[in-house]
Amino acid sequence: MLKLENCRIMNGGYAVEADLEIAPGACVAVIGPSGAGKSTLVEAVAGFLPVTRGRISWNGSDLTSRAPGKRPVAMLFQDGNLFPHLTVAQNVGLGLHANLRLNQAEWQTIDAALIRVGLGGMGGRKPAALSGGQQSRVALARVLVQGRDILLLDEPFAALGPALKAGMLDLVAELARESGATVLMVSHDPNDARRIAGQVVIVADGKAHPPQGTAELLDNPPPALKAYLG
Ligand SMILES: Nc1ncnc2c1ncn2[C@@H]1O[C@H](COP(=O)(O)OP(=O)(O)OP(=O)(O)O)[C@@H](O)[C@H]1O
Repeated sequence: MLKLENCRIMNGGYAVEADLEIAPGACVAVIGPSGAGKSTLVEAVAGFLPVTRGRISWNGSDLTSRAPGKRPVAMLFQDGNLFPHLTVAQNVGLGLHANLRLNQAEWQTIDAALIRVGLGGMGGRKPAALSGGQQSRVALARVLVQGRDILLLDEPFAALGPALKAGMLDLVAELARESGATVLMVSHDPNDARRIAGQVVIVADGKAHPPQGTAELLDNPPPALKAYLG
C-alpha cells in the first residue's frame, strides 16, 4: 500500500495537500487542471520534492525522508531522458548502475528487457537511430530493469501520436500486471485513464483527492472536473 498521510508537499511557493492510499498493483491516473500540482504529487513520491508535513510510506516503511535512489520507485519522464552518446543497451543499463559497470548477467537482463519492449537486436544503436516510439520503449526498458514496486509516469507519451501512445500505454499496463508494480500516471488526457487506469486521483485547487473509480468519475464528473474536461 502506498500511503500519503496528511501530507503537505511544497513546490517552490506552491503547496499540495494529499491524504490518500493507493492499493498495491493498482494503476492510477492523476488528472486535473494545468498547474494544479499533478507533477508535484508524483515528484514527492519519487523524493524530488520536500514533504513539509505528514508521511509517505510503502507497505509500512516510511519513505518521507529517504533519498530518491533508495525508494522503491522508478520514474518515466516525458522526454525519456536518453543520453544521445550512449547506445540503447547502455541507456537501459543506467537503470542498473549509473557507472555502467555491468556483469554478463546484467547485460542479459538488459537484452531481455529490450526484447520484452519490442527492441530485440537494437541494443547497439544510438537513440538517434530510433523512431520516437522506439525511444519511448528504451526508456520503458530502463524502468523495467530496475524492478521497482512503484512506477511513476509523468505524461511520458504526450509527444507520440494517438496510435503509438495507445500502444505504449497498453505495454505499460501489461508490464505492470506481469511484475505486480503499482502505477501512478500523470495525464492530461482522460482517455489515457479510461484505457489503463482503474482509478483516478484528481488534483485540483492544491489538493490531491483519494482515488475514485475511473468510469464512474469520468461518466459523471464533479463540477471542478467537468470544467477541466470541457
Ligand atoms: N520551481 C518552482 N517555483 C515556484 N512554483 C513552482 C515551481 N515549480 C512549479 N511551481 C508551481 O507549482 C504548481 C504545480 O506545478 P505542477 O507542475 O505540479 O502542476 P501540474 O498539475 O503538473 O501542471 P501541468 O499539467 O501544467 O504540467 C504550479 O502552479 C507551478 O506554478
